[in-house]
Amino acid sequence: MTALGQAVLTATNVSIDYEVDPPVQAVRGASLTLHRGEILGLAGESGCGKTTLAYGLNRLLKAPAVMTGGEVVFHDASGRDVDVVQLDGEALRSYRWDKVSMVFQGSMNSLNPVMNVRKQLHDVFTTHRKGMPKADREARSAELLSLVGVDPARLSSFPHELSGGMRQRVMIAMALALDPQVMIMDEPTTALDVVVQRGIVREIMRLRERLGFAVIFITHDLPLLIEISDRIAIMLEGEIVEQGDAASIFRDPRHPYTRRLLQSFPSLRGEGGAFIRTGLTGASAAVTGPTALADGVGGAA
Ligand SMILES: Nc1ncnc2c1ncn2[C@@H]1O[C@H](COP(=O)(O)OP(=O)(O)OP(=O)(O)O)[C@@H](O)[C@H]1O
Repeated sequence: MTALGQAVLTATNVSIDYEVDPPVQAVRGASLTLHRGEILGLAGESGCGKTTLAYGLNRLLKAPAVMTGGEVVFHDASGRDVDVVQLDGEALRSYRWDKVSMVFQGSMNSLNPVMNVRKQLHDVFTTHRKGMPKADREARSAELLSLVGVDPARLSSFPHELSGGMRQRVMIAMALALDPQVMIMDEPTTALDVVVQRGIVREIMRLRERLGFAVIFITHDLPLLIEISDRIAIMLEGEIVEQGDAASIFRDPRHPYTRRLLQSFPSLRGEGGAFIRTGLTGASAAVTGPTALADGVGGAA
């Protein structure tokens, strides 16, 4: 296994309930560690609590959701440990976009339809980087679009003038705007067709290599996760039942549920059961074989 960086985010025994009648224990004693620069895949079937946990990590829970227990600590690059559960006011606002940003499920539809892309990107800076000169906002906005593979001429476009894939790239650009140390991506490509999906996943890998942020990548698409993640956490009914490096999860799954999940994706195994992986991330040198993303594994779900 490759050497892991320092921890950047640690969750310990996190429990989250929806206080409805009857109450739903959506997350139960979940613990995970995200290391600097790594991609941690969070997999599990629909309703197992992935999104709820992600919202908890980013302090985005709203009633009736309540974090009933546990600890979330952000280990800032400055060396300071931040108790995320206790944050409020300005500190919470800055944590949420500056330190840890999130790309939401279906977020490409959350761009404001009556504002062009320029205004929406500039707004991030007018809110979070007060005093940033307009020329710098413009330059940074154009740079961000280029980073995610969108022509900066699109700054003048309105959301309806962009394809779904482009809109999602714009959302990723917004999440990158303040140079976060962690990006939480909740099914960032699920609503897109497979070819566009692959393009965007490649882009995320490339950006991660270049900018060095860590990613929690949430999806029920285990083949995709095995391909792109350094480590994987498997969630079942609110609990993280297994966590390990991607190759071990694939080769030697410990939990019966992980085995069942793997078996439900026969496309994961090439001839002779070889572990198929593209090497997109440059992680896990142990893995060779045909390119899974190119062969359609990434779009198998
Ligand atoms: N607002 C809510 N009120 C009550 N229960 C909720 C609410 N939101 C989610 N839940 C329940 O919490 C559990 C976890 O849901 P969550 O959306 O976190 O799962 P998920 O793994 O992200 O699913 P998906 O992949 O479908 O998004 C589910 O049982 C869900 O029905």
